[in-house]
Amino acid sequence: MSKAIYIASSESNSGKSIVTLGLMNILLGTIRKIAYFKPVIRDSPDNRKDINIETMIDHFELDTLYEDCYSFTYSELLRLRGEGNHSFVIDSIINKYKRLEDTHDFVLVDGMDFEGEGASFEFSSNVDIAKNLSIPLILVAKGSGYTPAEITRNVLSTMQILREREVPLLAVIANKLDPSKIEELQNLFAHSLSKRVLTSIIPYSQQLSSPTMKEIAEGVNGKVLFGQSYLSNPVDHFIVGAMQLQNCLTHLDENTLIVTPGDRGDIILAMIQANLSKNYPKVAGLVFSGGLTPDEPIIKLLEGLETLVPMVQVETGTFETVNKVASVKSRIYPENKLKIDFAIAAFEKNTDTVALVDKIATSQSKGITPRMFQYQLVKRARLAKKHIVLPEGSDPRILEAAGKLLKQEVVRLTILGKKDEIEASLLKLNIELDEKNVNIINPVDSPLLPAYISTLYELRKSKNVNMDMATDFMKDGAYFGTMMVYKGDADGMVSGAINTTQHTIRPALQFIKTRPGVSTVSSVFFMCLEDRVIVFGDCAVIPKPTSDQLADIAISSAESSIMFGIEPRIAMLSYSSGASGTGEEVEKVRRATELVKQRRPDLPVEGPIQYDAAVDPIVGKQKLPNSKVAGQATVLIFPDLNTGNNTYKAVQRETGAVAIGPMLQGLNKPVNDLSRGCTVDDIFNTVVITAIQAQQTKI
Ligand SMILES: CC(C)(COP(=O)(O)OP(=O)(O)OC[C@H]1O[C@@H](n2cnc3c(N)ncnc32)[C@H](O)[C@@H]1OP(=O)(O)O)[C@@H](O)C(=O)NCCC(=O)NCCS
Ligand SMILES: CC(=O)OP(=O)(O)O
Repeated sequence: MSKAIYIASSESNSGKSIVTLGLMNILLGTIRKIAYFKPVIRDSPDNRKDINIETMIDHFELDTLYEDCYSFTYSELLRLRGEGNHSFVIDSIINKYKRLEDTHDFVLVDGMDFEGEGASFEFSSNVDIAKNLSIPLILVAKGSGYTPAEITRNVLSTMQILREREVPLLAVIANKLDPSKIEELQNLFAHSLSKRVLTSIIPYSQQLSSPTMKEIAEGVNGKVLFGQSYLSNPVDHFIVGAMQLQNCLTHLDENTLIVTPGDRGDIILAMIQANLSKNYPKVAGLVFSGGLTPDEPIIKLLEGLETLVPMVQVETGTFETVNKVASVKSRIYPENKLKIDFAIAAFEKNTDTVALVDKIATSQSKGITPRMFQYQLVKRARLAKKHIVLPEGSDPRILEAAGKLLKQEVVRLTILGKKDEIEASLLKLNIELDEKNVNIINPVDSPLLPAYISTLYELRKSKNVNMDMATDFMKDGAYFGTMMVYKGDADGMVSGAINTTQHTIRPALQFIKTRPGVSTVSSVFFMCLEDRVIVFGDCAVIPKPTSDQLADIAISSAESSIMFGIEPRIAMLSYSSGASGTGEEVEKVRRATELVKQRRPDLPVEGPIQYDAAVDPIVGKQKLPNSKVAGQATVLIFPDLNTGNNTYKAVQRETGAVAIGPMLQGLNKPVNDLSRGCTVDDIFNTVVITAIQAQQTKI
């Protein structure tokens, strides 16, 4: 089951709160602990709390703190985006959301309201957030002001955007529809929308659309003089009380607000009487314009009355006040219990709640998004802080990454190199390393050196390594670091920012060796594409793999993908899809695919297959219509290192994808390489995955 649902509308004033309230109410009937999360809240000039959050916490007695229920105000969002801090925005939202997800059974996420930057910005922000949180969406479509055909067209174009961004849509709820058009819209939805998407239509309701006197008082910036306890009175209509009293009375409808200059004592008293009279409709309240208050005798009279309608005084003139009244939008807030109950009832009456809960219960989030992937990696690494050795202390990128890793308390570190040089670099780079969690060792004068030399000699003497050679080897950072891991003095090693792959991994191949049941060490990259994470193997180790080695690479890569939460569907890449091409290289891949099927019948695998057929559902269907992998491969196995290494670099450089790795797989203990072109973030990520691998290592 998906652990959350995202409720979004594609334009302003769609009445989304009816759906959030109604849905929370029905979900609480089946799920014990639910949190409410609104990633972006409205700005409030006087720092008042967001009424959506307050209403949800108050009405449903949720056990969440107000501060935990949102990430940013709308203006903060605009500022950060303007400064180019998009990733910070998304990371912060994921962080807050995840905290709620971890402590609750379910999270109801309420999308952004529309504040003025334009519907497309706000809707695309909603889609972006839903996508990055990896949760399905319910769309609330505005029904008022549109014909059924227009509503359907709007919904279809929104669905197209969601499809393109691969955000699953569970339901479309059209709200505030003119009741006479319901049947027509039902028919259009039935003909035009996929049967997989649930639809419901909530008719326009005056009760939900009318603002209360409290909202009017706030909207006109008024001071409440009388009738404080009747501020929840709904305002269905308003009139200007500038005419003669008898004319004013004839214009009264149920729940009318009268805007009148404060010195019109005749109108004020008449309206109070009308409110009490059986022969006139209920009056919602009065607004006194022009900064005028009723004369003293009238005030005295009012003060002596028990039942009064709310009376609000404003400084603005009648015309301006009326304009303000007209623009007040009805909202739901904690004290307005009647409206809350009415909203919940309207939702339940018009929605197939059983089908909706069932749909939510059976929906699965599709894949893992890059941001979520990286967030989860760091979180997992922190669970058991491992000790990682970084042999290339002379590289400033290594020191910067070390600073970041220690600051975020992800690992403990040993950095190899000359202590004084490293300290000078740290000073120059303005990096402070937390001394409790870092150790700087120079291999050449380390007290560990003699024991490490003897161990290397013992391990490699059968390979013609003598003591002199072992001494020379062990003064090299890659050998020393790898020996620390071998001896259990560190849990993993990351190197390769300066040294080549051969230099970095040869010591591990020589004496850390493969773990039981694995004969080939290979590697994967986690390719964080714009909207999903896929696995590329092998892009770093085996130049010309045999069929047997290719099968090993595929199986290890699938296991690595499982270890990191990606469901494996293996594509054995070639220049042929099925029998479309021939040649020795195609046959090698075909044999490798057969070996994977024999060795691991549980793993979905397809091969030979071309890259386009592996990842594009349409091409996949066309080229290999019966394949379970074609079009949705998550683990892509390259036929040789020329293809693998350059493909990962091409994707990384041309698309801006983050490539995490190469992560070596098949070793007894984790040792990982870096590309010499790596960034500080690449080093950070590789240390994080090394720490996670170390958590899985059985000693
Ligand atoms: C990985 C690589 C360095 C191994 O080189 P090599 O010359 O085979 O290494 P060696 O012959 O010194 O072998 C060292 C040991 O590792 C073992 N070994 C080598 N490759 C192995 C593998 N893929 N899996 C398991 N063991 C392996 C060897 O059997 C040997 O064991 P032994 O000495 O105990 O008998 C080499 O294959 C290579 O250069 N690959 C390409 C790296 C590269 O440039 N990548 C592109 C940039 S990322
Ligand atoms: C992984 C890799 O390709 O490393 P480099 O760029 O250092 O050769």
